[in-house]
This record gives sequence, structure tokens and C-alpha cells, in this order.
Amino acid sequence: MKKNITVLPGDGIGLEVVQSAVEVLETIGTIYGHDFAFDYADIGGSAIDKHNDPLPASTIKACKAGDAVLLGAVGGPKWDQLSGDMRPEKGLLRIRKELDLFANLRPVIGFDSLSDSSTLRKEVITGIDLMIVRELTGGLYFGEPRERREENGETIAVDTLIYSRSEIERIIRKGFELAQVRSRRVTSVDKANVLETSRLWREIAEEISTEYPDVALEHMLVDNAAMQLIRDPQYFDVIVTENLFGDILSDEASMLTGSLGMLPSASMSAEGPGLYEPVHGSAPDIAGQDKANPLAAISSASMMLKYAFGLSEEALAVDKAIDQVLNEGFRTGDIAREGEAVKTTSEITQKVIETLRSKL
Ligand SMILES: NC(=O)c1ccc[n+]([C@@H]2O[C@H](COP(=O)([O-])OP(=O)(O)OC[C@H]3O[C@@H](n4cnc5c(N)ncnc54)[C@H](O)[C@@H]3O)[C@@H](O)[C@H]2O)c1
Ligand SMILES: CC(C)[C@H](C(=O)O)[C@@H](O)C(=O)O
Ligand SMILES: [Mg+2]
Repeated sequence: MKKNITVLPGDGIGLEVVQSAVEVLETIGTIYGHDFAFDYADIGGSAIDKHNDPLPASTIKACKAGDAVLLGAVGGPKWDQLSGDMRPEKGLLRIRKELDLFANLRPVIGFDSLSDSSTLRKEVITGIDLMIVRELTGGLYFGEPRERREENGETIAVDTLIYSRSEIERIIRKGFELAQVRSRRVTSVDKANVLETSRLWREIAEEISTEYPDVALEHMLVDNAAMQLIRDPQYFDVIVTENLFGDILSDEASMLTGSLGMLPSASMSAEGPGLYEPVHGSAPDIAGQDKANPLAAISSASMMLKYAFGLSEEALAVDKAIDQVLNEGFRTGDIAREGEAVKTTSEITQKVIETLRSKL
């Protein structure tokens, strides 16, 4: 199979973990006889430095021309003073909108071998397997007006939470479709006791549920969901929720797995290339030191193999290699237990590659 992958390393540890994911994809290509070509483009702070734009037109063109996009992370203190459209994060938001990536899948899987690294009890971690389906191109992130103004001698800042019926329908459907191939339960998370957008969300979820009689739907308020995720994470299967709630709940859920450095994601549109990226950011505190956990990025590459190219066997091989590397005690600092040897990004990546090759 021949595929063109657009690679957007971005900033900070984005550069390091994307390199790991590319090496793993190259290895898969060699083992299974696929021709993966990589086309690099700029996004975020590094794009601001080079092009004075966090998402240059050339990057948009490259992404649209490829079969899938692999992204590292954007942002960092160097660009913290910039505002509005010049922020690195704006590049990420714009590419999501440009590619209409409305469905963001964030799987959360508890690895037995990491149960001691988590802040939760061992018996809680084992068996965690949930999927957060986050709406990604609407809500507070994109609503207009978004502004600052002076009113009666006061500075006012405004963001707008807005959702249309069609935006809600398509993400809710995605949640149900995923639940059909999982354990047939959807938890729709909202704040319907306060927000009008959530009341519409809830109504639409009820309507759509009639199209999926084999899937059970329940509603949960977001504050309760945040608590239940810690109290009883195994309760959940598919969580479908709006943009901001999904952002916050997925970082929270990452700690169920031991680290933010473990969580991958896939962002998809109705048609056209999807974008695969770790959930974490550019981690300025450890950037450039070969300390970052590459497993979230490598898992994101696995999601690309599965969802973008339909290569389920190859994706499973990557997932199994990750599991084995963890079982053998290879860990970056974020998931190492006290007294345990800490491996570098490059060492973990090489170990994953060796493990894949050893299965030949
Ligand atoms: N998708 C993205 O590109 C994305 C996501 C989140 C944050 N950001 C941006 O990244 C910058 C830093 O944000 P932040 O510090 O709030 O969040 P962050 O995710 O970059 O880091 C939070 C903490 O988690 C640790 N961490 C994150 N990924 C790790 C990994 N792979 N291995 C080991 N440790 C890891 C970091 O060292 C840090 O202590 C900001 O500019 C923010 O806007 C970008
Ligand atoms: C960097 C930021 C814009 C982004 C978001 O909020 O969506 C990040 O936190 C994420 O989760 O991908
Ligand atoms: Mg986030």
C-alpha cells in the first residue's frame, strides 16, 4: 500500500515524539511491505518563526494533498506573549477547522504493567478501556463574538458557546457508531442544568438514540462525570461530549493510564485526511532533552494505521509492541516507578522497533 503522510512536528517535544512515530511507521512499512512517504510542513511556533503565521497556506495545502496528517504538539514560552491569531495554538485550531475534523477520538486504556505508576488503586486501573469522543470544531473554541471591549469603564472579555443542530447530530452519531462495535453504551456528557447548548445537545442525543436501538444512552452532567471518572473509570465505555468538556476530561482521564504521555488521538472528518496526534502538549519543561514519553505519539500512529489506512493487523502489532515494552519495564520518567531505571525517548522508540522486528 502506498500512502502519503503529512508530518507536522510543531514545537517542543512535538519534534521528538513525531520522530519516534515516523520511525515506527517506517518499520511497519518495511515489515509489511507498505510504501509510506513523509512530507514535512510547519505549524505552531516554529511556523510563526519561519513564516510569520502559525498555519501557513503551504501547510494547509500539504495536509489536504496527503492521505493522513501526523502532528506533534504546538506552543511554548517563546510565543506566550503573542495573542489572538498569532498564537501557536491557533495553528492547531485552524488546521482542525480547515480539514473539518469534527470527531476527536481519545481512547484511554489502562495497562496492567503501569498500575503501580498511577495515582489510583491497582485494581481500578486494570481493565480501563474507554473512548472519549470529543467534538472538535465547534463550541466555545470557535464561537463568535470573541473579543475584548471596554464597557462602563470596565474591561470585558467575551467568548461564545454556540452549537448548531447539524454539529451536534454528527458527533453524537459518531459516538453511537463507535459504541456499536464496543460495549453498546454511550454516556453523553453535558451541563444541561445550566447551558442552553447542552439542553439542545441532550434533546438531539435522545432523538439520535432511536436510530441505534442496540445502544444504551445515558446523560451525565460534566462535573459529575469528572468525579465518576476517578471514582469508577471502568464504568465508562464511550463518552461523547462537546469541545471544551472533552479537552478537560481527556487530560483528567490520561492520569488513569499513568501519564499524559500515554494518550493518543485521532481527529476525523466525514471525508478527507484525518489528523493523528498525541493528546499532550509541547511540554516545554522537558523539551529537547530526550525525556518525552513517545508512546502517545506512537499509539497515534497506530490509530492512523487502523482508521486512516484500514491496516488493523499492523495497528495491532504496534499496540502489542507497546504493551510488551511496558511489560519488560521500559519506561520514560513520567511513568517510571521510584528507583526504576529511566529510559530516554530514543531508547523507548528503539525498543518498540526492535520488538516489532523480532516478531518477523
Ligand atoms: N495538541 C497540542 O499541540 C497541545 C496540547 C496541550 C497543550 N499544548 C500547548 O503546549 C504548551 C505547554 O502546555 P502544558 O504544559 O499545559 O501541557 P503539556 O501537555 O505540554 O504538559 C503538561 C505536563 O505533562 C508533561 N508531559 C506532557 N507530555 C509528556 C510526554 N510525552 N512525556 C512526558 N511528560 C509529558 C509535561 O512535562 C508537563 O509537566 C502550551 O503552549 C499549550 O498551549 C499543545
Ligand atoms: C493546544 C490546545 C488548543 C488543544 C485544545 O484545547 O484542543 C490541546 O489542549 C488539545 O487537547 O489538543
Ligand atoms: Mg488539551
